[in-house]
Formats: sequence, structure tokens, C-alpha cells
Amino acid sequence: MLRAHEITVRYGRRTVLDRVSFDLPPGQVVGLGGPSGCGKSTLARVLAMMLRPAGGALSVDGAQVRGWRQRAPRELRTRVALLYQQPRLAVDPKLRLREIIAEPLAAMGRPDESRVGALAAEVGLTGDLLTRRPHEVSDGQLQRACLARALTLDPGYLICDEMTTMLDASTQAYLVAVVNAYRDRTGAGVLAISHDEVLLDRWADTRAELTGAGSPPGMPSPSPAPL
Ligand SMILES: Nc1ncnc2c1ncn2[C@@H]1O[C@H](COP(=O)(O)OP(=O)(O)OP(=O)(O)O)[C@@H](O)[C@H]1O
Repeated sequence: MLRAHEITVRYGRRTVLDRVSFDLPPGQVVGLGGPSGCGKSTLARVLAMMLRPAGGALSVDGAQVRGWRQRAPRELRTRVALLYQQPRLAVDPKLRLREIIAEPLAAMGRPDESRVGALAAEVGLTGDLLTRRPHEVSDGQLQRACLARALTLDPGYLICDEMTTMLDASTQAYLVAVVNAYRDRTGAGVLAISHDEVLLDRWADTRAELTGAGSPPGMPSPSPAPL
């Protein structure tokens, strides 16, 4: 379980998350909605240990997170992967797609070309694309590379923050199918953040709503509401 307990985040004097609790169980797709600006991406960054909250606690499979960003222990950091809406902001523009996918393995000192090739095939990237740099591929192709990179170290939890919002319907369907296949194979928990109610209805096993810092403490809670 990826468990956030009473998380509070402030930007300056503004409280964006006010004692928000949220559980992401393994093996499930939890769909998170809520109005623009209510703090969904902020919660995603806390869950991925990329943003230190002002208050509250985060645990990964029972292990308490005590360091954030680079100070988070690698074995915890690599349990959670985050995919952003805008792949161009998430990659080094100088790297070729093959190097982007290989980044987590390189950081671990475990280069593995065949693993990179297998991941590229899994997300539908052909070999010729792997030698290109981000400005030479489409947003959809770059997001495929970002998904492959996110899956490289077999995360137990995958956070998809508007992963497919910028993409055409067929790329969206393909990437969702890749994530679902990964979940089925590994039992990973998936947090799907989206404004797209149709997508969430189709994709999520359970739904949660974040209503903003004015909402009661403890929101959101993944509700077992039927879809
Ligand atoms: N680094 C930052 N510094 C200051 N304010 C920020 C920062 N990041 C986000 N905010 C503000 O915090 C609030 C929550 O932002 P966040 O991106 O988490 O919301 P969101 O629910 O994901 O929105 P959207 O659905 O539009 O993507 C917004 O009002 C936003 O302007």
C-alpha cells in the first residue's frame, strides 16, 4: 500500500492540501478527479517523494518515508514512478529516446540494452525512433518513452498525472492498455489523475475526489463506489 496520512502542503502562505489522506492499494487503478487547481498534481508529487509536505506522513508498503527528493532512500524512491502530462518537460532534450528509457538503469549502474529494447517494444516504439532526440519525435512517441522509463525498474506504484491528456485517442488507448497489462502482470497499484470522466470511468477500479483545501480533513478517500 502507498499510504499518505494527513498530508499538508503549503505554497508560501497558501495551503493547497490540508490534512489529506489517501491510500493507493496494490493491484488497483484508482481514478483521482477534482477541479483544476485543487492539488491533484501536488498530491502526486508528494506520493512520488518529489515534494516534501509541511505535515503528515507517507509510507510505502509499510516503510515510512523520512527523506524527500534525492534524500529519499533509493529503494523507496524506485518503488513509485510518476508520469507527467507534458513529456517534454520531463526529459533531457539532449538525450536520445534510448538513453531516456535507460536513465534509471544507468543511475543504478546497471546498463541493460536488451531490457531497454524490450521496454521500447512494450510501449510500441520502433527501433528507428530510439536513436532520435525529443525534438525529432511527436508528443505521443515521447510519452511512450517516458512510460517505458517509468516501468524500467518495475515500480510497485505508478502515478499517471494526466498522462494522456495531450495525446490523440489511439495513443491514449495504447498507453492505458500498456499500463493495464503492467498492472495485471506485476500487481502494481496505479493512480490515474485526469479531468476526463469518460477515461476514468473506463479505466479506474475505484474513484476518489480531491475538492481542495477547503474540503474536510481526510479527503480524498478512495471510495468503493460502483462505476
Ligand atoms: N510550485 C508552486 N508554487 C506555488 N503555487 C503552486 C505551485 N504548484 C502549484 N501551485 C498552486 O497550487 C494549486 C494546486 O496546484 P496543482 O497543480 O496541484 O493542482 P491540480 O489539481 O493538479 O490542477 P490541474 O487539474 O489544473 O492540473 C494551484 O492553485 C497552483 O496554482
